[in-house]
Amino acid sequence: MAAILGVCWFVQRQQRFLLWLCSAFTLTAVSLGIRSLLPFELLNHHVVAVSALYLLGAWCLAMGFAERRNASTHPKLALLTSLITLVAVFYFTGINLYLPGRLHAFGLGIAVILLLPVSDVLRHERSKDWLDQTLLWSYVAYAVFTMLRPLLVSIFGPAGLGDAMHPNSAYWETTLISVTLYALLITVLLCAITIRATIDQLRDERDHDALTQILNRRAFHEAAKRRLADQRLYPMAVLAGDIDHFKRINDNWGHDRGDQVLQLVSSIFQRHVRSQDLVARFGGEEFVLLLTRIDLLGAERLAQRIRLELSSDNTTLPPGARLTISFGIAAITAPHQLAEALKEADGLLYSAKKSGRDRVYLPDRMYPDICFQNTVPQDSSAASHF
Ligand SMILES: Nc1nc2c(ncn2[C@@H]2O[C@H](COP(=O)(O)OP(=O)(O)OP(=O)(O)O)[C@@H](O)[C@H]2O)c(=O)[nH]1
Repeated sequence: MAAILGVCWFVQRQQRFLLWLCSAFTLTAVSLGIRSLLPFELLNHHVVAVSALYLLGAWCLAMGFAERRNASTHPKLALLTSLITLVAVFYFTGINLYLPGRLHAFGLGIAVILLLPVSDVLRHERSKDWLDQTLLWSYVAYAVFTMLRPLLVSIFGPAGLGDAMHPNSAYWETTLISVTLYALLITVLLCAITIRATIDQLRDERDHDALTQILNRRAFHEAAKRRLADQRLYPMAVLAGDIDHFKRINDNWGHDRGDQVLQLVSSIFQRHVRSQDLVARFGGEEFVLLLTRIDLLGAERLAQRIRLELSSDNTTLPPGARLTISFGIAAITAPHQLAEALKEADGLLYSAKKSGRDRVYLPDRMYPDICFQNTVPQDSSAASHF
């Protein structure tokens, strides 16, 4: 199971809690292995070391649990608890041989270490996800059971805790079964959580443009279908925008600067739209917006605002250069009109480019807006002025 969690961590490196859990399982398995294989007399000589390994495994389990939910394991308290537990184990083994005392102290120590992050987690718990909830409550149940195990065995075990060092004792069998079942349960839960996180990540990468993090063409069409099916969102408008002379920006100031411009444009788009609207990069310097509950004039006003904000930006290009963008807008009043509207907006965008750029074109009425003189230098030699 430690190996399975190790593989899960290898797949999802950013999920560091998997590495903590892998270490927890390894340490627990090693200490249980030593405990199973060492003869009774030898075990008594090494019981403090074996207990220390087991406590370290418990702390790794707590770390994994805490890390996943940004809680603290309170390391100083954990260390203090471990030291007190080890002193008690030593006392009940080497000074005053009393097995029940040793087992109670050990169970209590492990439970306290496991429960240290729980109050933090409960205070900040927001997730309603059933996998997360099962993980949380099975962890708490395991910690409580670890504390109560010696007591339960002393009450219900046929020989109480008297034969607890015997490999076939009720105490030892309960320990092995509970640890194995719990490890199995959290391995299955964590595998499910990791698989789901991987799928979410792949879906996110599939749907979003890597540079700007906005929707790509495929995801735009998928999301647009859902918007178009909702009658409450009409009328809609499609807005096709294309940065003017973008090639010159790349040529004059390099590809990185071009990338920054693309990021700036997409962030301005996202700032101006509403939650139901869609913003997508269709490729290169071409963007498409689906605006909901808006008529053509409203869409035009929005496009003009974006155009003016972009042209007044002085954070991305060197002083003296101005960023401009052209738009074509088309209306949508019924679900089947998307493809047609995209074509129309694209045609209007082309006309806007042809007639001088830095303007917004609508169907029927062409707006020869104030056409500012484009100040992006015409050739790469101009870059030396900046
Ligand atoms: N930096 C950067 N450049 C890109 C990216 N994708 C495409 N390009 C560049 O965008 C430029 C697009 O150039 P054109 O299609 O000629 O368009 P333009 O120069 O904006 O001219 P108009 O659209 O007519 O105003 C090309 O030089 C592409 O190499 C990208 O992700 N990052």
